[in-house]
Amino acid sequence: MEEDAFNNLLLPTSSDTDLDFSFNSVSTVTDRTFACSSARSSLARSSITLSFNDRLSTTTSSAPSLAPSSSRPHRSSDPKWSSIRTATTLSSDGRLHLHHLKLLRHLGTGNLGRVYLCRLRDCETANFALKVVDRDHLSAKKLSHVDMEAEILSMLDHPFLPTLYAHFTASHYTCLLIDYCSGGDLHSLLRRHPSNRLSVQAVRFFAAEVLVALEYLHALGIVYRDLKPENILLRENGHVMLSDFDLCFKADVVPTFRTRRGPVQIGRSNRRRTTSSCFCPENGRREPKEEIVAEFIAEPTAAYSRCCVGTHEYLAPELVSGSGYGNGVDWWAFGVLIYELLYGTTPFKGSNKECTLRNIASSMEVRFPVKETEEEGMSEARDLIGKLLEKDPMLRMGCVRGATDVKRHPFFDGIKWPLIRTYRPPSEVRGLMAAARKTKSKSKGSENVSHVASSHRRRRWWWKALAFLVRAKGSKHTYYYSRCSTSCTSHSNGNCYSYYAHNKSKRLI
Ligand SMILES: Nc1ncnc2c1ncn2[C@@H]1O[C@H](COP(=O)(O)OP(=O)(O)OP(=O)(O)O)[C@@H](O)[C@H]1O
Repeated sequence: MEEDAFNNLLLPTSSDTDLDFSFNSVSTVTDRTFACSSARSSLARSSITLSFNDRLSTTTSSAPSLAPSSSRPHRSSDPKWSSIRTATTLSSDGRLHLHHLKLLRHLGTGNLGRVYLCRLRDCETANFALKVVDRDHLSAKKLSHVDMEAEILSMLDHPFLPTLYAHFTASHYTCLLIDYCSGGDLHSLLRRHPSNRLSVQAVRFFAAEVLVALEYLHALGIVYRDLKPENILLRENGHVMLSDFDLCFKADVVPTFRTRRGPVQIGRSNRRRTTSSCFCPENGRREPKEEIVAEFIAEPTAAYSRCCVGTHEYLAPELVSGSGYGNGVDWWAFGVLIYELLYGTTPFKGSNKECTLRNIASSMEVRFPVKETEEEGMSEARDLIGKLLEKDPMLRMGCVRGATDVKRHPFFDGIKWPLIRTYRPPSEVRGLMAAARKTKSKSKGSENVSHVASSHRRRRWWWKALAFLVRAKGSKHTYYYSRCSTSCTSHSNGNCYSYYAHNKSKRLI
């Protein structure tokens, strides 16, 4: 039945189905076209996966076909949920299927599958992103990443993380229905800026949101492992949404409440609890200088893995050395992210990937470009980056007490954390997003002109693709291997192999 639904979706019965067939075969004849149409900049850096110890990265998922909104209290009032509920109520088996969706546009291709912009057929107002993975053409390792991503997505309920609206299988395709982000990714936004860097204010805005998202993931025991601008998508309102959870790993976390003495925070005077030793007797009034603050700490400090995954420029030294690592890799990557957003490049970037890894693993301290005039807030930013890019994870900010410590850093002074999702993105960010939208709609306009001419060609291409697929089904084995060899050279795995060879021969960079 799913197969029927899938085939119906692929048949070119209406104008919008011109795109639907692209669903097939991740890297067959269609690959080049889709690589071009990817929303991601061609300069985007790919992630590597190199397993030293797979134990922690092969959990399989048993996510339901429809993620229940009842278990997501923060998003349950989202109108998208009610349209999904309507579709499933009308469905004969109460589940969401592929035929409920109308695929509108290809958004991008990743290591595991393709992502499409789509809508529910019965409700054309809400946009979703559908990640489609062809299970038949993935290795067992990659399949475990797909399952990990589905499992992580099914756990999330946070404004800066995707909501999984449905998870279903259609034939040999696994489909994940999540929030659509129309603003592209932070890497592309950065590249659109003339100097490839953002203002301190914009960096503070993005860093604060990413920090809150990381805090939430860590509280669930999830170590993200692939933080980079490419994986920070922007929603229509300019707020962030982290994506790509296939490289995550899960660990135990024991939440604790700790108290700490600290200087009184500005703006919190009417809520403070004071210690008797810290009163100032001036003017007969007792002014507290210190307060006792209760803090919630939920950081997976016992997390441990030896699997080398991530993106070269963002790898932490303990990860590069292959000696085992934990939650600290995310705090390191957070430091690299802030550096890149402020300076337009990453701090340990070398002339090639191996040099980069060598710089990371060496004792070389982070260096900052010298500038004659500086924006306000740069010295605080540098201090924060220095503390996050501490090579020893035991001394690195965030590793022991998690986001609680990082949030208190002066770089984030003035941020009212509980109100963070109500903040408006800085005008600079809104400007860049508007410019991108303009460029997109212009190119769509020119696409429309050529649409009529190309539709005949596309239809012919569809039949060719279908014929290819039928042939491929007949000789699946050959197809699988030839596909592997192309994807290994043209995709990210080039990184993986060069690093692997190097690491194997020298053990350590
Ligand atoms: N929710 C979304 N909204 C809008 N675009 C998205 C969304 N999710 C993914 N994309 C686009 O689709 C592309 C592919 O995403 P996907 O998550 O499959 O792979 P990836 O980010 O390249 O990561 P990897 O290859 O490491 O799995 C991305 O580059 C992004 O441009």
